[in-house]
Amino acid sequence: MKLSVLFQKVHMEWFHGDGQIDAAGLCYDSRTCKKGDVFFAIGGFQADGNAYIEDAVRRGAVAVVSENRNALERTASENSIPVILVKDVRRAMSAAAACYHGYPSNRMKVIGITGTNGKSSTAFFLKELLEDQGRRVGIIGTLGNYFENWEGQATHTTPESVEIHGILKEMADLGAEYCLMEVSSHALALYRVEDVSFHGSIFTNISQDHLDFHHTMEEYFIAKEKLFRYNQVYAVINTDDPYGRRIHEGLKKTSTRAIGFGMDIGGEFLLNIHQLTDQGGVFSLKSGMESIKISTNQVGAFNMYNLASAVLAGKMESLKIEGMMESAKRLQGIRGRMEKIQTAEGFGVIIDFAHTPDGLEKVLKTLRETSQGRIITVFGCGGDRDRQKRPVMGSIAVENSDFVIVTSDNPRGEDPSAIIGEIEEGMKKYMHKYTVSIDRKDAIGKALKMAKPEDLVLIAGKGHETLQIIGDKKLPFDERAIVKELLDSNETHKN
Ligand SMILES: CC(=O)N[C@H]1[C@@H](OP(=O)(O)OP(=O)(O)OC[C@H]2O[C@@H](n3ccc(=O)[nH]c3=O)[C@H](O)[C@@H]2O)O[C@H](CO)[C@@H](O)[C@@H]1O[C@H](C)C(=O)N[C@@H](C)C(=O)N[C@H](CCC(=O)O)C(=O)O
Ligand SMILES: Nc1ncnc2c1ncn2[C@@H]1O[C@H](COP(=O)(O)OP(=O)(O)OP(=O)(O)O)[C@@H](O)[C@H]1O
Ligand SMILES: N[C@H](CCC[C@H](N)C(=O)O)C(=O)O
Ligand SMILES: [Mg+2]
Repeated sequence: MKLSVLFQKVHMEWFHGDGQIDAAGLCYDSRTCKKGDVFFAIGGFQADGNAYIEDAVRRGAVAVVSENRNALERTASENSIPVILVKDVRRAMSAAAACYHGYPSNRMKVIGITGTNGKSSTAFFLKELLEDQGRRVGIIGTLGNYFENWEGQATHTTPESVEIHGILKEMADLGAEYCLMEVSSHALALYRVEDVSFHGSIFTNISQDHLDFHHTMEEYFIAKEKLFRYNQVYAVINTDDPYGRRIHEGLKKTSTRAIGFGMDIGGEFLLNIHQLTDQGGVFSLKSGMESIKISTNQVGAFNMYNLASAVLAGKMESLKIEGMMESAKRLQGIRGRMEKIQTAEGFGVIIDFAHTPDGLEKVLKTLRETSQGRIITVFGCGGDRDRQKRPVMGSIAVENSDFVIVTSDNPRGEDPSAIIGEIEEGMKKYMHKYTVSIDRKDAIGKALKMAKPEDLVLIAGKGHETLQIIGDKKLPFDERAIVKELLDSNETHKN
């Protein structure tokens, strides 16, 4: 595609070179640049992409886009290739990516799902509801990018714009009618989805997370709210959440149809949760004379919210209510979300991705309300992520469990024992109720050893993940395999 076409919708501050040159692709990391690519030099948080222009050109980049005039002047004089000066390189990259791939989001219905917790769960529930009624659905999210038998590699919950439009094109070419896209606050703040045209969106909730990136809850909210400012047909919103109410209110001034739901009146649908057990739950959604009653095999009040929003989005997509009622009873659920392993010894093991204070609290309360035995929790917090949530999660864990084993999650570049120290800050009043075991496998082993019939061992934080990131190493770590290995080795209940 010619540069003049690729950048037709981008406001260029300065363009130097031949606009007729063909771009064979787009790249923003010099290390992956190929012959014929346009290189976008991003001034990042860790490094400055402008320092890698030479590397990109050496690998075959035919044009460079940047916010840095000096870097571009140097490039133009040394390499005589086209250079493009823009105000915001991420925005320019997003616009070029959509153009390069032929605006694939216009070829299907993209439904964006945002919120601190419940995005993946809601996406998978909605996928099942749609697919059971014959719709062809792709997913972009934390667990990967999928469409039927096609699977794309995922590094982020919401990929960079260049990848997003590539994935959407792939899905559209294969016949996808829908893409359910988890939209993280990072993606919204960093313009990853700026040129996606959304058909609808879902808001799950906002609670404390990512304060390393957004600094304040208000900044975090403003990033999330951006999804609802895009032009779209409808937005399903949990109006029990105060941030959800603000989004709902804001939509009144737009043409987007707001579908609020919650136990508090204020939205369009009144949610009632009638039953919650360890096998599932029953809830209803009422609006005027209309009433939808759903029984599901999914566990926990929080999952009733996730499923309620999926059902309301399904309704907006004209799915048959009876069909959704049937689907809800036998949802496959998602890997690593309240995933239960019942042991021969009579206790249960729950693997769950709770990695925020709210997620952990909701899961622990659900387990408490639906079980009789003790709850033994194994958890840690990820490194190079929000530090403020660590003591909060520590106190939630210890207050809602009978015993806690604090361990490592993905320490990444941080010292694991320092992370644990910060978690313990919130546990001081309960020294008798917890211990520390830095090695996660050892911690799981200790918990399994302690468990008696009827007890539950909650292993929280890593859910579906199959790797543990320690330093710059990614080591195999599949919790279900580890639990099985420990139980099979009989190490846990020898005496
Ligand atoms: C905070 C954040 O989102 N950072 C993203 C950002 O990184 P950055 O700006 O710091 O990049 P940098 O390392 O400073 O480098 C600047 C530029 O130089 C380039 N470079 C660098 C080295 C080199 O040799 N050559 C080169 O060209 C880099 O590719 C980059 O474009 O831009 C990068 C390129 O697009 C992203 O990979 C990176 O994601 C990092 C790895 C990350 O961990 N992000 C997480 C926090 C994230 O986005 N999470 C959300 C989910 C959160 C949730 O809801 O739970 C997600 O959507 O996944
Ligand atoms: N509606 C909810 N409210 C609070 N906690 C929830 C909710 N839904 C799920 N959780 C908890 O959060 C965990 C993660 O759920 P899920 O993967 O659906 O969230 P997510 O928003 O996709 O997370 P991520 O930001 O990591 O992609 C679950 O394992 C559960 O512990
Ligand atoms: N999407 C979340 C996932 C956290 C998962 C947890 N296991 C961790 O590594 O902190 C994040 O990137 O913050
Ligand atoms: Mg997710």
